[in-house]
Amino acid sequence: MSSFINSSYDFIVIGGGSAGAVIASRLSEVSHYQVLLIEAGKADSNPFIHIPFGLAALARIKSLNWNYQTSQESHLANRQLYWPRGKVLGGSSSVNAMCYIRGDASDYDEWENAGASGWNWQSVLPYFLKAEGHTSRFDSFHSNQGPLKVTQLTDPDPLSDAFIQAANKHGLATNHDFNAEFRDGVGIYDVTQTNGQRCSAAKAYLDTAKHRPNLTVLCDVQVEKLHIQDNHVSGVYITLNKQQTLIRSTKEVVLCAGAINTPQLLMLSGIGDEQQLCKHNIAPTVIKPGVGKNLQDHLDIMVQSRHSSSQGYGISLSGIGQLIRQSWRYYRSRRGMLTSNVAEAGGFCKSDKRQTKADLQFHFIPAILRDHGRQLAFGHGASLHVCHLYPKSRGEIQLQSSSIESAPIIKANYLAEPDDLNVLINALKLARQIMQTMNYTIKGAVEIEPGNERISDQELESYIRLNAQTIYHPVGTCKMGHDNDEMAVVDARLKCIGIKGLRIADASVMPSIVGGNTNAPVIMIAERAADFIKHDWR
Ligand SMILES: Cc1cc2nc3c(=O)[nH]c(=O)nc-3n(C[C@H](O)[C@H](O)[C@H](O)COP(=O)(O)OP(=O)(O)OC[C@H]3O[C@@H](n4cnc5c(N)ncnc54)[C@H](O)[C@@H]3O)c2cc1C
Repeated sequence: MSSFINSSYDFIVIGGGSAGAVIASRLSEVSHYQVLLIEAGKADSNPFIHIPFGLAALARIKSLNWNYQTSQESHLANRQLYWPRGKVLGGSSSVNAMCYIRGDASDYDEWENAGASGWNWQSVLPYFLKAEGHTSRFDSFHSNQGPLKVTQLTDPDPLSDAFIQAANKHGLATNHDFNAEFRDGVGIYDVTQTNGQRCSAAKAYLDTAKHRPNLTVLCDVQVEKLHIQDNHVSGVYITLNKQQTLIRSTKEVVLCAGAINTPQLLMLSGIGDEQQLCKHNIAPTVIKPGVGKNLQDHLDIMVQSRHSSSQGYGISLSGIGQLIRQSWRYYRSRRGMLTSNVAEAGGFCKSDKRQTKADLQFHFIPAILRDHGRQLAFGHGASLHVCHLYPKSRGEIQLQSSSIESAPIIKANYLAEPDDLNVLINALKLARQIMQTMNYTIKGAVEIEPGNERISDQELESYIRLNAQTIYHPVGTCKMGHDNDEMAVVDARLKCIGIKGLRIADASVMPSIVGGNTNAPVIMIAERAADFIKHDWR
């Protein structure tokens, strides 16, 4: 990794997150390419990133996060929802919950049907395998060769097993591998970890690549705008030593700033919806009405119980004793509680029998969680999250101003479609039944959320509107599609339509949200993008 900055590079990758880390690493495998990776956040030196259980503290470390808020959500009692996003090398993969999930095979077939030619399941599976380095699974669905280390959790809490047994009693079978032929059922999640430590995209892809002389990684520097000349992106503007500086690209700029910042940067550079650009006096370069539109996310609701026993993870005298003992164990053997990704167990099922595939996902946490972990919660208990995987509602990213300094406006528009509410009400009822069954087996367990006073559909609806939160999977704001689809922003080779020299590869290019967590799918997209680029510049 060179720290000296040249005035031009073959490739400039914007954003060192799940996608950007992969692309910078893969492109720098070609020794005659000069590659620059620019990341707005700092290097990933904070130990809470690397110790998996540090996740419990990460939510309170503001400096590693963009700390976004949505606008007032009109279908969620006008609440502004907290949207964390990693602002650090590794991006959101450095602050996420490490669950390794690909989604359903049919999700990708639907991408292809929606215009993303060549992105069906059979075409994307080889790229999941190229990325994956599983420590214990090796079959037609898994590889042990890739840089992204995936493992089975070594020491999940017994409460996670209690959740699985309770869900079994409600007809959800145990699934030992959600990333094989069948996604349905409940079980312990595989996690992106190596030797008891988080395996972020930065750890997986940049640890080895950073020693290459042809890769420069620039942290703590925000790209402000793309340089566009004659309908060709040929550089980026950054501030170095308090001076705006143009760094040129001789081949391509690859935009990997994530589902919120990628459309923001495009619009600031004059690529976007005409009205948005005019509103902020930005001269339009390419009119692209789809930029920032098609925003999709998984909305989540939670059932929570408090226990008089000290099972699970909790803030109490016995909990502190456990933490001390477990820290020593982790230090000696990289085992035990500190390897937990907190959201240890979960699974997939249908919200009602008429669904063609599982449209709900559970995340079980053997602890009481408040406000995304930003508030300390004393005592012991458990939280069962359930989210809707295929919402019909669509939101939008807009500009707040013409400056990179202003956070973009996030209009998630959750529950705009009434069907989305009905699914979540069914989801909440099922989650509650599972938790009640589990609570019978635990000393002094009582439901605290939604609580005994909320029983009827109307009361559950109100609970959802007042309490639903993101489970952190925004996608779709620069969707991939046919050249003739007015709302498509990139084509099937991830080239920005209507302008040369620019590719986009991150969560923003998904035509529709996948039925599961989004880190592995983004890494798959990035692996494929790197292959496209290498092929096109052979
Ligand atoms: C709290 C949380 C928990 C999650 N849990 C899971 C999970 O358990 N499993 C899972 O699969 N997924 C999970 N996700 C989702 C998953 O991590 C993301 O979908 C994925 O990381 C997105 O990848 P990306 O490359 O699109 O964006 P990011 O990884 O967010 O990367 C974008 C990068 O671009 C940088 N950037 C932005 N603007 C600029 C600019 N102007 N100049 C330079 N750099 C810029 C950012 O700082 C960031 O590093 C979670 C996400 C969060 C936030």
